[in-house]
Amino acid sequence: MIAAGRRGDGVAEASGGRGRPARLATLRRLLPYLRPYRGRVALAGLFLVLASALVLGIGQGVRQLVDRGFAAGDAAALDRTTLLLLGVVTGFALTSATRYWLVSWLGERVAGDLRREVFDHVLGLSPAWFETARTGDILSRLVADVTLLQSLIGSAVSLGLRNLMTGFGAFGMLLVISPKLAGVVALVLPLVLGPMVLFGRREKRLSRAAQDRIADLGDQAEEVLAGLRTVQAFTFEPEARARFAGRVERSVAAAMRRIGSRSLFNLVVILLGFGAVVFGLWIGGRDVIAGRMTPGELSAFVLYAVLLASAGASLSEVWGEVQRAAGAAGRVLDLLAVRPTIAAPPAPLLLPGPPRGRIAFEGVTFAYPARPDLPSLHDISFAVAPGETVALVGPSGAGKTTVLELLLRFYDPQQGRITFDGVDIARVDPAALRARLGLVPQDPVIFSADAWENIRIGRPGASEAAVRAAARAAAAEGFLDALPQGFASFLGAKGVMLSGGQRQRLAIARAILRDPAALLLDEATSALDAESEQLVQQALAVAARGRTVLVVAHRLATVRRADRILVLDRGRIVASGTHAALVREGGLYARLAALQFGTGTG
Ligand SMILES: Nc1ncnc2c1ncn2[C@@H]1O[C@H](COP(=O)(O)OP(=O)(O)OP(=O)(O)O)[C@@H](O)[C@H]1O
Repeated sequence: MIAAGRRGDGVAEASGGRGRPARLATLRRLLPYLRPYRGRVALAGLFLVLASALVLGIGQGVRQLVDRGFAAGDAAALDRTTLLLLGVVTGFALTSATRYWLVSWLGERVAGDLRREVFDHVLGLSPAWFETARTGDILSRLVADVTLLQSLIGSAVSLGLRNLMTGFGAFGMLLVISPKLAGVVALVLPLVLGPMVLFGRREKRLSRAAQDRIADLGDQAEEVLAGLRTVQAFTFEPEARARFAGRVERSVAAAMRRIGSRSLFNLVVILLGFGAVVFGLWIGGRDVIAGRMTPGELSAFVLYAVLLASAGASLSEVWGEVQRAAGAAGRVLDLLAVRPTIAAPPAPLLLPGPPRGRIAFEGVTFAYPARPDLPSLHDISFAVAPGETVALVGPSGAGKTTVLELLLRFYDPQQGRITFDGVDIARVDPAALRARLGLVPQDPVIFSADAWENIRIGRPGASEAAVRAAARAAAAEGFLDALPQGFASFLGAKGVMLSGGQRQRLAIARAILRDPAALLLDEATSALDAESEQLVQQALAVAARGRTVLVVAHRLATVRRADRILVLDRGRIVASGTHAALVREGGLYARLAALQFGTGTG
C-alpha cells in the first residue's frame, strides 16, 4: 500500500519535470502503437518519397519551360513543357494530399487508441494511487499530451522526413546546376537560418508563457464561478474582480512580449529570406549575362534554394516539436506503466455460491498511504452473520468509513485479513467481491444522465421494470415520476436538481437494483427533514431485507433497528451490543447517543 503511494509520487514527479530535456529514446516506446497499422505506415512512406521526388521535378520543369519555351521563343515547346510541368504539379499535389491523409489518419488513430488505453488503465488504478496523483495532471496527460503525440505522428514526423528529403534533394540539384552557386548558398544559408531559428525558439517560449497566463485566467474564473454562491454570500465580488483583473493584466503583458518578438521575427525573416533570394538572383544574373548559365537554370536554382531554405527552417521547428512530443510520450507511458496495487491475484479464488454475505475482520490494522505512521484502524476483529444488520458508531474520525473502504478492497490492510463468505478478499478478483456488495455512500454521486441511467449503474442492462421496482422500494419512484420528464429527466451535473434526501434514495435504489449479498451504508451526517428522514429510513428497511447490512450510523432510527452496534473510537472497537444494552452500560456510546441522537435513555 505504502509502496503504491510512492509509486504514485514517482509519476507525479515525472510530470513535474516538464522543462527537463526529454529523452528521444522514449519515442521508440510508441512504436508498438503503430504496429497494427503497418500497412498504412508503409504506404505513407511511399507517398512521402514520391511527393519529394515530384517537388524536385518541378524545378526541372521550370528550367525546361524557361529555356526551351521563353528563351528560345519556341511556342510549341512552351506548350509541351507547360503540359509536362502541369503533369508534375498534378502528381505532386495528388501524392502530397494522399500522404497528408495517410499520416493524419495514423495520428488520429494512434491518439484515439492511446486515449482509450490511458482511460481504461486509470479506471483500474487503486484509490491509494489517486491520493497522490492530481486529477488535473491525469487529464492533461489524457488530453494535452496525447494531442502532442497525435501531431507528432500525424504531421511532425512526416514533415521532418519530407523536409530532409527535399532539403538534401534540393542541395543535390543546386550542386548539379552550379557548384559555385551551391557553395555560396551553403555559406549564406546558416547566416539566414541561424537568426530565424533563434528567434523562433524565443517566440515559442514567449508564446508558451502567454498561454500559461491564459490558462491561469481560466483556472481563476472557473474557481470563482464554481463557488459563486459563496462569493456572492460573502460579497467577495470586488475582491474577485480585482484578482481577475490582475491576472488579465499579466496575460496581456505576456501576450505583448510575444507580439513584440513576433514583429521582430517577421522583420528578420522577410529581410533575410528575401534578401538572400535577391542576392542569389544578383550573383546568378551575372552568370547568365556572362553566358555561364541559362535563364532556366537560374530560375530552377532560385526555386531549389528556396526549397532548401524552407526545409531547413521547418526542420528546426519540427525538431522542437519532436522534443516536446518525447516529453509528452514519457508522461503518457509513465502513467500506463503504473501497476494497480489492488488487482486480482494470478490465480484468484472463487467466492462460494450462492452469495451469503458473511463478513469477518480478523486482527485488521490499517494506515492510509498518506499517513503510514498513523494507523486508522488498530487490530480490529468482528464478524457479521448473513442477514445481520450491524451498525458502526463512533466519534468523527474513529475509522467507520475506513472499515467500509477496506471491505470494498479499496485498500489492503497492513496486518490481519478480511473474509467475505469465508474467503480472504485479498485472494479473490476485486470485481467478483464488489459484485456481491452494494454501496450507498455518504455523499452519493449522481452522474450527468437521466434517472434510468443513474439507477442502472447498480446493474447495467437492467430492464425498465426492474429499475422502476428498485426506485419504488427505495421510495424514489414518486419524486422521479414528478420530474418534468419523469425517469427520463436529466438529473443535471452532479445531481444538483435533487435534494440531499432524494440523492440518498436514488443511491439506495441503485444498491437495491444491484441485489447484493451485503449492503454497505455510509449514512449521511447532514440532517434531513423529518419527512425525508422517514422516507430514507423506510427505503433502507426495504433494502436491508434478506441481506447483510453494515451501516455507518448517524441516526437513532438506524441504531435502533440494528441487531448489533460496534462502537469505534480512534481506530479500535471499544464496545458492542444493542442500543438499549449499550445505553444501559453508560460509557462512550451513552454519551454519543445523548449528543448525537438527543437521547440518553434509549
Ligand atoms: N485518504 C486518507 N488518507 C489519510 N488519512 C485518512 C484518509 N481517509 C481518512 N483518513 C483518516 O483516517 C481516520 C478515520 O477516518 P474515517 O473516514 O474512517 O472516519 P469516520 O469514523 O468515518 O469519520 P466520520 O464520521 O467523520 O466520517 C481519520 O483520522 C481520518 O483523518
